[in-house]
Amino acid sequence: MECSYFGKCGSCTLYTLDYEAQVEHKKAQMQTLFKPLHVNTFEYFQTPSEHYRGRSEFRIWKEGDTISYAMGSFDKKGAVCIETCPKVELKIYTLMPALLKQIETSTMLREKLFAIEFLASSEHLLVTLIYHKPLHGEWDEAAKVLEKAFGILIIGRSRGMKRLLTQDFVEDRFEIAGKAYRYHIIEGGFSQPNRLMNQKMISWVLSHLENCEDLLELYCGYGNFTIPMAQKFQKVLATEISKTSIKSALQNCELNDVHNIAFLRMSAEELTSALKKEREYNRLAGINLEEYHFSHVFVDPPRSGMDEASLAFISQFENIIYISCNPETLKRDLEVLTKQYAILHFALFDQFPNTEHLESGVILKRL
Ligand SMILES: C[S@@+](CC[C@H](N)C(=O)[O-])C[C@H]1O[C@@H](n2cnc3c(N)ncnc32)[C@H](O)[C@@H]1O
Repeated sequence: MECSYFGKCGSCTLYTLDYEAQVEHKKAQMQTLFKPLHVNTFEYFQTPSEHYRGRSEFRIWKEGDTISYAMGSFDKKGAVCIETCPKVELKIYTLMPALLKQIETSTMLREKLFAIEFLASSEHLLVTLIYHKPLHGEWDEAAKVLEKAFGILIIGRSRGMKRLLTQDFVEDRFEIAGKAYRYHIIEGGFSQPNRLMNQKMISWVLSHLENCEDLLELYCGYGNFTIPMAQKFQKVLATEISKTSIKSALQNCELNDVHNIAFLRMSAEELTSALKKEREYNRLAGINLEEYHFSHVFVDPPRSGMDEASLAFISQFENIIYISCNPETLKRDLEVLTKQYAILHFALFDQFPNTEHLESGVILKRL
């Protein structure tokens, strides 16, 4: 699909390469980066190169009575005004221009709106209207018009305060290896942006799980990997920093009738430090850790990768599965881990075609 904003908005830097050339380019980049760790071959998972993003945020640009989505830098000279973006899922792509037109007809929405977020799932499209000013009831009427016109879920957010017009979560449903999964993803928590690639990542992880006892997971989000993985383990202990994500994760266990996972809301750093102190080890948030025999650790940290103490802590277990959205911090962490672990499998998941970004999955076994 032609994108008339290419070269102006600053995104999609690989847009002029055809998809096969992009794949070769990304593989070559990874080969160079991981050569010092003696990794030369990667499994590569591809995805359609347009309409792949189910989660996106756009700033709003106002010019008199006209409003647009602003990309790039936001000063008056730099902003690139767009109507829609070929990266986003088709239902967001078609909604974007029509939504703007409708917003233009409401003085209240037009004047106070700062940004718009979209969150798509197999079942729903949730639109979050973000304002500069605290929200009271005054936007409800205008927002109801949008909800009715487009059949979308809609909420307002301003300075950490949410105002719900509908529900604040989307439900996502998919099947992996003939098994159906249902998730509630609450607005404000993390979710993988490319839903198709997310399913491929879960499926890849499941295909490498065998001889499993108990699982320790750090950075578990709303239970995206946790719930499918739980069927392969006796018990799972999963931790995550975000309160919103833990709330989703607990709902998702009920929805999927999964009962062998204990969730802890704490940072990886807090968990590691608590587990290192033997006295605290046995009474962490009421969970008796002596009952766990972790054969596997699963980590999916943010772009910054793992902190030193958590990395040292996970290095005592037999098997590590590391999912990463940042090759640079993955390399840094693997430099430490490969002193004691062999890399058995290394996969690349092309979550973001037309851009330089790449997701990785690495399976490690203790030497
Ligand atoms: C890349 S996401 C992965 C989430 C989940 N695995 C998924 O696929 O949806 C990273 C997660 O780590 C959480 N997080 C960020 N910093 C953290 C920390 N220091 N300790 C624990 N969790 C953290 C974020 O809230 C986010 O849910």
